[in-house]
Amino acid sequence: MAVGTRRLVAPDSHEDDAELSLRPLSLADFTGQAAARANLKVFIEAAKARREALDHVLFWGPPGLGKTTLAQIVARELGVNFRSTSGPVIAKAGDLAAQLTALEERDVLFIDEIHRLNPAVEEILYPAMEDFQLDLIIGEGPGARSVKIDLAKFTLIGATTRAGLLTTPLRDRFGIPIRLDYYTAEELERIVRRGAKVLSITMSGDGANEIARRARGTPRIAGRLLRRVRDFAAVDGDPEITRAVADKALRLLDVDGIGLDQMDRRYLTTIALSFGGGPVGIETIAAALSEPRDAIEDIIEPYLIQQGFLQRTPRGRILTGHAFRHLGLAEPPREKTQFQLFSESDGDD
Ligand SMILES: Nc1ncnc2c1ncn2[C@@H]1O[C@H](COP(=O)(O)OP(=O)(O)OP(=O)(O)O)[C@@H](O)[C@H]1O
Ligand SMILES: [Mg+2]
Repeated sequence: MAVGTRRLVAPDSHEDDAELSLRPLSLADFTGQAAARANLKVFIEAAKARREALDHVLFWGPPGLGKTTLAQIVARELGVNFRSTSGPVIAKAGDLAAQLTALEERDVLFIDEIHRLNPAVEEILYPAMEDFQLDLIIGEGPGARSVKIDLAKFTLIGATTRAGLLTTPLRDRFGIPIRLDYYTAEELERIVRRGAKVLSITMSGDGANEIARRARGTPRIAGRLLRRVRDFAAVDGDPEITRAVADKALRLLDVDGIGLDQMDRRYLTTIALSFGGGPVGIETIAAALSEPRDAIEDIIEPYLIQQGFLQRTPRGRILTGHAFRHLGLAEPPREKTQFQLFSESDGDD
């Protein structure tokens, strides 16, 4: 994924050891997502008290907000095994069957990118989730027969950046759907402070605040910026990361005052200058930026929409006045009525 590999602030899922070391290990240690945490705590305690498997959980939301982290925490808090796989990796129904039959009572099976399961594989998940049974067809042609295999009562935890791409029957089988949202600057500040402690970095309160404000609402980015800022501070011989030290490093990394990076600005500038602020369709934008549509929709747009820079309408993407002001560009005159009429709906995706 081009957007993911090139960008420093890309919230893609590549993990290095440093990122793993920043990963919280318990619900109590997990900052932010208060509603999700409170609900999970109740459901986990109830399941444990009944000695039953937790109902199936679906985590959805933009990359880097903690879906994988929470899945691991759920298994740890339940005191069960955590098995992990991902949608694109499960090629055949048999691969999933092998994973499912290996599960013990109440284990967690985590399927990342669950929206990318192939349909034949998804079919065998339905009875597995609902009745803890596998329906397998053995053989081919007239000699084929179907066999049922009982499975241990397990918990499926699915994660996806795009709940909209899940089929309805699959989505309906998750008893606990949990949406993760971008973190507030205060929450990210706590995450940065904790990260600094884990990595033994000397940092002032305003230094943590500066990194948090510019982390695009995303813990993964906060962790990454923290480590890059530490590198700059080390090379410059700064003993402490203050706001000024952080600011200087973040400027050099091309992360602007509100955390947008080069790619975000290129996206906004393209719509502003090449398409008069929109409306413009996603395919047209993808072609103009030479970036895959998926990456634009998964990584770039959600934050810009949340920040009020962008609207998705049935006629295409439209930049807001806020975006023009941020770019320091004049907003072209537009007939407002139509776009306001449609701006609530989800647009051309
Ligand atoms: N609430 C949190 N507190 C502290 N650190 C966090 C929190 N959430 C996530 N992180 C950090 O951010 C990193 C990314 O989190 P995680 O891998 O769980 O995101 P994700 O939602 O699964 O992303 P993706 O969609 O790319 O798979 C983790 O390694 C962890 O260090
Ligand atoms: Mg993940």
